[in-house]
Amino acid sequence: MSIQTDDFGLPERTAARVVTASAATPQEEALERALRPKGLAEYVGQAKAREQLEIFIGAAKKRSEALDHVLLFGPPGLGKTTLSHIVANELGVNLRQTSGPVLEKPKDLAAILTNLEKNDVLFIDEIHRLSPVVEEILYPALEDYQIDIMIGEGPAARSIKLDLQPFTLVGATTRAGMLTNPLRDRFGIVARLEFYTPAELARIVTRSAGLLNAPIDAAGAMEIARRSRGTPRIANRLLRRVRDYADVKGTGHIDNAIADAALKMLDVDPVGFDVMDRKLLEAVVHRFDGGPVGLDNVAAAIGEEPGTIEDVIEPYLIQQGYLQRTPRGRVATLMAYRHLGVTPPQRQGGDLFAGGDVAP
Ligand SMILES: Nc1ncnc2c1ncn2[C@@H]1O[C@H](COP(=O)(O)OP(=O)(O)OP(=O)(O)O)[C@@H](O)[C@H]1O
Ligand SMILES: [Mg+2]
Repeated sequence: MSIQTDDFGLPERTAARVVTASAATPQEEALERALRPKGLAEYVGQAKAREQLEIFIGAAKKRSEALDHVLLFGPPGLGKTTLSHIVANELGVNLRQTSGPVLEKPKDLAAILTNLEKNDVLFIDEIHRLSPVVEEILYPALEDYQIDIMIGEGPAARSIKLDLQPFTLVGATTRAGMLTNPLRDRFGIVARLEFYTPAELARIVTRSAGLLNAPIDAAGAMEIARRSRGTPRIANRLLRRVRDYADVKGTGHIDNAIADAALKMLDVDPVGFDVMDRKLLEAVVHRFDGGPVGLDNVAAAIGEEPGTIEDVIEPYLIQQGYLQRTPRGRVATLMAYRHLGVTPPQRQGGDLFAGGDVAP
């Protein structure tokens, strides 16, 4: 947990951000596990990814073969880990779970690979963070279910080939752009997870509320959904906070008024932006005259890691049309000015809002 101070001198506890999409604590991870859907039928939204997987999983099962390797990518909290568990469940096989940074040495990965049973799923989270030497031994494993390992040392050292059971690698990453080409090419199924619509998130909130025994009506679920940045993890987190609020300030029943009051208290604004979102937009608008401004400059201005801005904060702002990513840097759109209640500057030679798809 880091405490950072921005240029305005305001302390900002980034890790405490209510709508940050990353899983914050081990307790939260345990809560998440309890709310995780177990089968494809329960997995809300992501129609494209779900349909692809349904077909390929069905085919693999019919032939008793390993499913093709699957790459899942998209911003944090959209359901990559959840989907990897579902894939193993639907296939009726074991899931081995690890992550890029944990696999330090080739032998770490070799130990896992040689222990896989026929058609098992190996889930590697943050696969863009695999070290090159580890990635190297993954290639033949993915292609031919074989690995090369070194036996002995010095002049007597020799490499031997080991056969593996057929298996499926499910790789997850928030940054598909950071995968090497040879690795990316080895995934037969590539699914990009998208932000969820409010209607989809409302279904997730209603289901979670049921599991948590929290009474909620449709309007209450929709209010939480609309303010969850398109992200199930945030929706579930806000639901828990709203439930606390309803228990203490109300009768426990979550309706629109209780949800709205609780979210206001949590500083989640009507479109779901929190302090960090607003800081980013304010910096682009006020300090850089709406942009274009380079990522590193905005990052320095708001005291945030460029990687966090790129992976966590800005994807939703871009998807919603508040920010544009241009070759010359980030540009605030008219929607951003309106949201902040700031009068937009006059168009200068059509340059500032040259994005085309920006609302007039
Ligand atoms: N499609 C979905 N339907 C219902 N609940 C979902 C769905 N996707 C995600 N969730 C819920 O959101 C939570 C977060 O999802 P998950 O951990 O799979 O995200 P992730 O993409 O792996 O995030 P990260 O990039 O941080 O690893 C899960 O605990 C689950 O309860
Ligand atoms: Mg995950």
